[in-house]
Amino acid sequence: MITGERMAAVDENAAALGVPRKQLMESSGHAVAGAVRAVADPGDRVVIVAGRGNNGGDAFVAARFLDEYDVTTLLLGRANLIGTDIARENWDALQRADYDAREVTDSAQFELPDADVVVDAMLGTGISGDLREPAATAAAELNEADATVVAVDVPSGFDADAGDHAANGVDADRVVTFHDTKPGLADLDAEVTVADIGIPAAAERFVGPGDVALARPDGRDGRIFVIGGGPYTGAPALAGQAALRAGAELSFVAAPESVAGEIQGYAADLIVQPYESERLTPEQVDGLVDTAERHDDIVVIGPGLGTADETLAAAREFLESYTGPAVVDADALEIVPDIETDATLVCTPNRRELARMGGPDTDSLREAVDEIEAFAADLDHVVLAKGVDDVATDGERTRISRAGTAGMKVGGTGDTLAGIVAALLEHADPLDAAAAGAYVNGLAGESLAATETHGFLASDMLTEIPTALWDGGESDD
Ligand SMILES: NC(=O)C1=CN([C@@H]2O[C@H](COP(=O)(O)OP(=O)(O)OC[C@H]3O[C@@H](n4cnc5c(N)ncnc54)[C@H](O)[C@@H]3O)[C@@H](O)[C@H]2O)[C@@H](O)CC1
Ligand SMILES: [K+]
Repeated sequence: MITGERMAAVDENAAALGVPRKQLMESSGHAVAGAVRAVADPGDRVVIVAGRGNNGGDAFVAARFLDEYDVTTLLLGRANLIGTDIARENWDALQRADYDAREVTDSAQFELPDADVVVDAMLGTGISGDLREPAATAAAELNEADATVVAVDVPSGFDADAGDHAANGVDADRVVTFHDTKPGLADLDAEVTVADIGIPAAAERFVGPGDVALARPDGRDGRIFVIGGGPYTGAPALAGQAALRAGAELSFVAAPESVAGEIQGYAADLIVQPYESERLTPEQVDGLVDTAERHDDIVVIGPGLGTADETLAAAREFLESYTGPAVVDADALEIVPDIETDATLVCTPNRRELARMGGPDTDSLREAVDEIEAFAADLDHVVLAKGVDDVATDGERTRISRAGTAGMKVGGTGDTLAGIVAALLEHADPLDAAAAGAYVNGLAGESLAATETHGFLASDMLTEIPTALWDGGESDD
């Protein structure tokens, strides 16, 4: 099962792997033609009703594979308003090759010709809400017609993310959906087939630009609350700054007053909130939980906290009473396996921390993917295991990020990662945030390595994060 939103991400990843959308559209159209052939008799009249998105584009391709039938293609709207280049190219091909393909520019004039089979290619996964004109009139006619209705991908009006159906959507007899079934299709009174359109498995398995697009914030939003510092001061500062670079609006750092000034000294952009102590202790917990929950903060707990018994006890108490989202990193990780919490955690262990938590101890995370997935399932939290390849898993779904460079072995790159993931958690689901965060952090390192071959620092990566997040993930397709 895949949502329409995730499908768009996987398709962008496929393009980055060298399988562009136009190729997928060709396969989709071929599959649609197969579904038509399954219900039509030779010489039957087939009417394609197409919209101006890629759903329509799939059907323009299908028309070329249906020469043995009497096919008419109706485009709802003007051809110059076709939304994508690939759909337009396939429309143009129909025109040049003399297919019967016409524009319907006035919904009042829409009249469905007599047909044995109607292909519903008005709207696919790009829809929101009830059908607007001219699709609404066309859908009503399709639903009245005495023809077999074959829907492309989803019946027009169907929300492939939520599985809901617009009140005025198309009632299809058959649905040919692409790559994987969509939520809610099984509940329809229609025969659904899934067509393999040649998306490489790697487009789902490996994190790519589509994952970044899915997790990317639109603008500035979110308050990050880093609980860190004590024996170390750089780590919480890096995490807080990375979150700002990844779109967070405000980054707070709660730290012992003995080091608060030092942390503030690293970055004017952080809001440092000192507490009276040398290190984190259970006494601070109620206040920290209250602050985080009152402001709907996204917490990063761990960077630079150290491993004093009372600090770990405090981290434990914090996570046991906090109920929001949190990235758990560094010293705070070892307590996670024995706590009960209602918080939504993304745990970001490196090799040593993963082993200490009870996960596999290995140099090749990629070879241990199944074990890491089982470990996350057991833990019941998202795990982002950091290594040469990073593995993000929620125990059921697993993605591997291959981005990054050897220079990132330097200290501090895990702190930037924690901050990026926290910022993405504001809008993205925890697994999506973890996967995209790992990739963006890796791209930031790669872009720095392009100019500073040796000896770059995690703090130098901070300025690379925005490009990695907003431009670096784009494919050329
Ligand atoms: N993502 C993928 O991997 C692939 C997608 N393909 C096809 O592309 C489709 C998605 O294409 P698009 O994203 O272009 O979206 P659609 O073809 O679903 O159309 C989106 C258009 O519909 C309009 N629209 C949205 N809500 C509406 C409403 N309530 N009433 C009337 N019009 C409305 C929007 O203005 C937008 O221009 C898929 O369903 C599938 O058929 C295939 O070509 C192959 C691969
Ligand atoms: K459709």
